[in-house]
Amino acid sequence: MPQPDQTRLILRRPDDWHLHLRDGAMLRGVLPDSARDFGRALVMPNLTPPVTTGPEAAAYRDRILAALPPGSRFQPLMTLYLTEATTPDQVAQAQASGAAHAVKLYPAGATTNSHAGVRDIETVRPVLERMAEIGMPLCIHGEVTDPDVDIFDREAVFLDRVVKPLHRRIPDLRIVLEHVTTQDAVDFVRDSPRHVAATITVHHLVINRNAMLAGGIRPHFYCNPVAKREKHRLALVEAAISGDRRFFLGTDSAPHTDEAKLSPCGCAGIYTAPVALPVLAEVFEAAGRLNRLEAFVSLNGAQVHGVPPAEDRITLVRGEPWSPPARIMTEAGPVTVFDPGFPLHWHVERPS
Ligand SMILES: NC(=O)N[C@@H](CC(=O)O)C(=O)O
Ligand SMILES: [Zn+2]
Ligand SMILES: [Zn+2]
Repeated sequence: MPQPDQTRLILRRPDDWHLHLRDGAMLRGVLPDSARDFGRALVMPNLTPPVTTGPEAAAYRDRILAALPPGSRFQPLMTLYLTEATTPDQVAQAQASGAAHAVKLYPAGATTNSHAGVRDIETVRPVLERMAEIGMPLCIHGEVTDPDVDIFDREAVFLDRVVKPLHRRIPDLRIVLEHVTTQDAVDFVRDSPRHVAATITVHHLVINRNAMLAGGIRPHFYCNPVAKREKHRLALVEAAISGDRRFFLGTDSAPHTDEAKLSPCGCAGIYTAPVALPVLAEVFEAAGRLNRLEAFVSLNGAQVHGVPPAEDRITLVRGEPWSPPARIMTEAGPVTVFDPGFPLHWHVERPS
């Protein structure tokens, strides 16, 4: 157990296993916030148009590397956006050439830029079978798009309708349920004998749906999947601090300009990159589990994704409360930073 007065925490450099970096002006604006603290990130492919092939993923990786601050050793790991036209050879070649690490399944219409995603999982079955053979992970945005299903039930229904049958049919497929938000998803991962894991975001460990809807509508807390009831948030915290190796950090840091967020039909996504690690330190400290933070942010994800943990380390320091910026300015416009609603005592020590 950590000492109650612990003020320094040395961790292997964390990885972010679910990150939106966008492209162009937005990429240039947000990339430094992730590259500062994280060693690697699994970069989401939901650009317009989406990143669907190995050559496109390699070109996107080159644009990210070109936008990095000088001297940064941040390593983007790329994903392919699965469409109903994706072929087994395409994903196998993308893996063999090192262009893509994983494939991302978006049910068509489930979230930002997902219209090119999958309508019927049967159509992509040959691709998924090949991925099982070659050990390529499938990262899943797990929500049904059926308009008859209540938005707060869409993750749990997706598990029953899609993920459980898929896991039964292709048990060797390595599945990562992205940004889980429910007790149901936590239970499913815990009860799965193998090859099923889940990322958890920073914001879903902190907010429940009241943050978004009680006392006024707060678009900066709106994301997909939407935050659920408090009992679900508690289940996520329990999973994150449990030390169970199947749960790990994917921030889903998802920048949109304030203009795009603050609209009659605002975009889903919360920008957490600049505060991710300090907020997590607060969450783990409040639970008396600072000793499990490294597993959640630096070890479990690397193991699930089959890469070695980072060699270098970062230091988190506990000190006087500090206030993160309310927003960052990018060439694409201002982007509001996630406000956890409590003071931050922890910060990442920077080389002086
Ligand atoms: N999480 C979100 O609310 N938004 C993400 C898409 C996603 O991860 O579903 C985005 O790209 O903006
Ligand atoms: Zn998603
Ligand atoms: Zn995402």
